[in-house]
Amino acid sequence: MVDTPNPQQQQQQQLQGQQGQGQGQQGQGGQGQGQHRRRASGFRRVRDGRDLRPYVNQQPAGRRVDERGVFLSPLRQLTTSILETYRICNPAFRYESTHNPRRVLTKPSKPAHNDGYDNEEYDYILYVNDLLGSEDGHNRYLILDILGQGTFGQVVKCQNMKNHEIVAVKVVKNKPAYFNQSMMEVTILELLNNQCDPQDEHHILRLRDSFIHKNHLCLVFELLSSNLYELIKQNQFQGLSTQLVKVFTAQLLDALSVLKDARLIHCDLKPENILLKSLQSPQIKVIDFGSACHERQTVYTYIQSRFYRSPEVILGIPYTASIDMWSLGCIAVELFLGLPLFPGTSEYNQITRIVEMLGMPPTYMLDMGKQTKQFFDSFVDVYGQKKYRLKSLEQYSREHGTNEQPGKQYFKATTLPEIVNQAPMPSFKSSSRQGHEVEKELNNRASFIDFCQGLLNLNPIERWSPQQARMHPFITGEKFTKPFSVRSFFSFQCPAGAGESLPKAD
Ligand SMILES: Nc1ncnc2c1ncn2[C@@H]1O[C@H](COP(=O)(O)OP(=O)(O)OP(=O)(O)O)[C@@H](O)[C@H]1O
Repeated sequence: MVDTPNPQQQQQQQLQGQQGQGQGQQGQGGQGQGQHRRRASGFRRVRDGRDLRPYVNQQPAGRRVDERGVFLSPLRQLTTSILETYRICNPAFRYESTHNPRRVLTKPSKPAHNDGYDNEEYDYILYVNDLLGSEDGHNRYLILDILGQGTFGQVVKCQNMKNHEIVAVKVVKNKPAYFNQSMMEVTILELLNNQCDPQDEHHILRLRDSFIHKNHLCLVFELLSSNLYELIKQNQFQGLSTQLVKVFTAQLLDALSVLKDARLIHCDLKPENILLKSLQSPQIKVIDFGSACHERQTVYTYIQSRFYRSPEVILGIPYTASIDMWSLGCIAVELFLGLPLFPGTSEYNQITRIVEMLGMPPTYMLDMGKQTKQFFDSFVDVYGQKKYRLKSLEQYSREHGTNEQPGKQYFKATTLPEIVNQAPMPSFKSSSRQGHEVEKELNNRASFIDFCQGLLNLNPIERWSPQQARMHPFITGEKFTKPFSVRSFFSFQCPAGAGESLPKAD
């Protein structure tokens, strides 16, 4: 019985036949039949004009020649020479970029406000190849692609028409609240860039320019690459090595030291707001200063993304720059595990997860907290002392008209040391030194646990400052021998009181 070739085989045989013919015409090529078959099934190299010269006057079926008499490659004709191809087909054809269909980047793209420039969400409707710039034409940026979307607006990849630099432009929503808050982002970034980190050494995003386009505030930033959440995701949520976690954390401590010296609080530190400078090295930058504030202007109480929200913010007590150190603790553990440490599904679930792992916050915090009563009950113990206990799921749901659920547990273990130590060990390269490598990794983990516990201290007064945390063996690379005890020391980062000149928030 003879097998009938399937359509794919038939196509391959046809290809081989054509290839054989082509090679036959070439004749002197000296390549055997085997080579023809191999080529037919794989990718072919695109030849340049010089390569084709020997075949002049041996016209392959259906091919045209250019003005030099060289047969044109169909690939070229349909890509880089597409305009020429159109002109061959239709001599009257004229190309004008203004006739290109405008590729829209904004969703939804239906005009609704601002003379049709904005959609219903007050976002500017962005099109590829349009220009962003101030009315005086001083700054002009060609829109290339969308990079991200956030609460404040859209971030687009653009080219500066003056110096050709590729940049990221945040086009802020056309709403007063977002406009004013983003003006604060400009002020804070200008202060950080110009006064605190003039040499761009401390992993803080650079603001290149700002202007208003059709009532939208536009912030021009240096272009960065993927964020750390995307990196964790690309790694299939398996977590990064202690070494890489250390490299990232050390840079974040550097950035937070600068902020602390300027008495500034980022207020939204999370993996999405930490971007790689490029995919070639583990250099990072902290972005999104849209929620940042000065320590003496902590007017907002609903701040920080939930997973990274500090206990003092949840409880509603005055906060300082140490809320960023809490977030950093959560981020460091997440980078190592690949999953968030406290993935709260609600504020109640968030504080429950924190208390279950780290215990109750100190009584003074609970006494002070404006929100304490929402989550905790107080009672007097047998010694006459006021004590607190977390409300049960049922009680909280009943009182708040919600349907609180226990929330998924991602780790079997319940304490931080157990969770870290139960994470899978990395595969070591050399089997002969395996024992040594395991011992080293266990020491790194012990050091990492001690480091994270210093950041995840429920008491913001005791929580390590960035300057203190930088002295930890996990960061300095010293061998970890005993729990780290904080030593205070001075460091110069930012001119004293630099942040004092910031305008007061409304
Ligand atoms: N400089 C940059 N280079 C490359 N991509 C960037 C840059 N800045 C921002 N992005 C992308 O745009 C997204 C949104 O930016 P950003 O966080 O500043 O906006 P936002 O509106 O303040 O967001 P959020 O909702 O977190 O407050 C980022 O997560 C990132 O993916």
